Amino acid sequence: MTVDVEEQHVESLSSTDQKLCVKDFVWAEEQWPKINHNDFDSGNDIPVISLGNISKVQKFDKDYENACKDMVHASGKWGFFKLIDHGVAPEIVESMKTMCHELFSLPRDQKMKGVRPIHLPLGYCATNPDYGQNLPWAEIIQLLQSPQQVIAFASKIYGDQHHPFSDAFIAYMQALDKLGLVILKMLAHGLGLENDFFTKNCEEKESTMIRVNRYPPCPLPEKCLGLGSHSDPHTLTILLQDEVGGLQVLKGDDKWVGICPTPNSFVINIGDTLEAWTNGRLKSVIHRAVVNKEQCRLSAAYFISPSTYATIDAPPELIDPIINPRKYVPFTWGDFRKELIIQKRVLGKTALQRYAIAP
Ligand SMILES: O=C(O)CCC(=O)C(=O)O
Ligand SMILES: [Fe+2]
Repeated sequence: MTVDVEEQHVESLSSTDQKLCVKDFVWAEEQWPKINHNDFDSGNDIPVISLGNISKVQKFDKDYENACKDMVHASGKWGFFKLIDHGVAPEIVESMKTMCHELFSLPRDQKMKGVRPIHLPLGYCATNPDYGQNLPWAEIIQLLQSPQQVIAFASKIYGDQHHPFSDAFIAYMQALDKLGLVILKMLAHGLGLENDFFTKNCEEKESTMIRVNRYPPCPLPEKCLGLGSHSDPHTLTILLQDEVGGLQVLKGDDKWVGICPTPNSFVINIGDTLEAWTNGRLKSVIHRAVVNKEQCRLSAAYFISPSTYATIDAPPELIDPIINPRKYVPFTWGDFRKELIIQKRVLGKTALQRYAIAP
């Protein structure tokens, strides 16, 4: 007798007190993905930007100017671009990936030692309904950019054998932090602002964080989602995706485009806060992760946050009272973050709406 696929037990995403079946992961029909994880339209992929010719000692030469302009253009049109020749050592990326796979492959009881508390989205978790009521087909590790926190988390799981995980994770976060500052400076420069316009407001790391997603193979990918459609609330996301596709970006109002994995690249996307900060010049675009029947997929999103007291206030250079009036009232990142924690993240892109000024 064949069991209906929706009735199948989902061992990998259940916990001891929560036995889940495939049907528990089925989303509302309007969310069902119409394109597969490996549907890529080559004429429609996001722009690729290389940092290969950008000097380590900051030099404002032609290559630098061009790369800054390209970043601003891609971020205004797509909200997304791929970054290659980014300078993060491949060994750092590989060890982080290996350590995450190793952790996700541990027996459930051992992973649950690092489980996230109910009211704080930090730690390990399977089936985290961050977005609305629906369960994502994913296991997640979410941690702050804080070596102490990484060590505390890894120690809960591995005891005094935590070093391979925590060393790899901390090295990765530090490398991405540096890269994030480079990108934020380039965006500021490309927008005609002081280079440190954003970075001087991102010095504290207290809410910069990483979210590692592992999406197991799914028997019903046409009705489930690894991560529902959302925009990222922070300034900038540096996303690592492995060679299995699944990231899809909304183009216009209703066209989903699959982002083809490119070896040794990062996908960069603009978050809500940077959209407000640039008065809408850079776009925070809705995206999602779809799953597939055969392959496990790993992605890691590094979210760069402003300091708690930084005021997100669009600069006069990006406002024109007649043709481009101010779109958002100024707010502090701390207030926005508080709202996000209370209300959780929302499906689609509505988090920023609370600060929008009616046209
Ligand atoms: O898995 C992906 O490619 C997307 C992940 C993502 O958008 C997120 O974690 O915010
Ligand atoms: Fe995201």
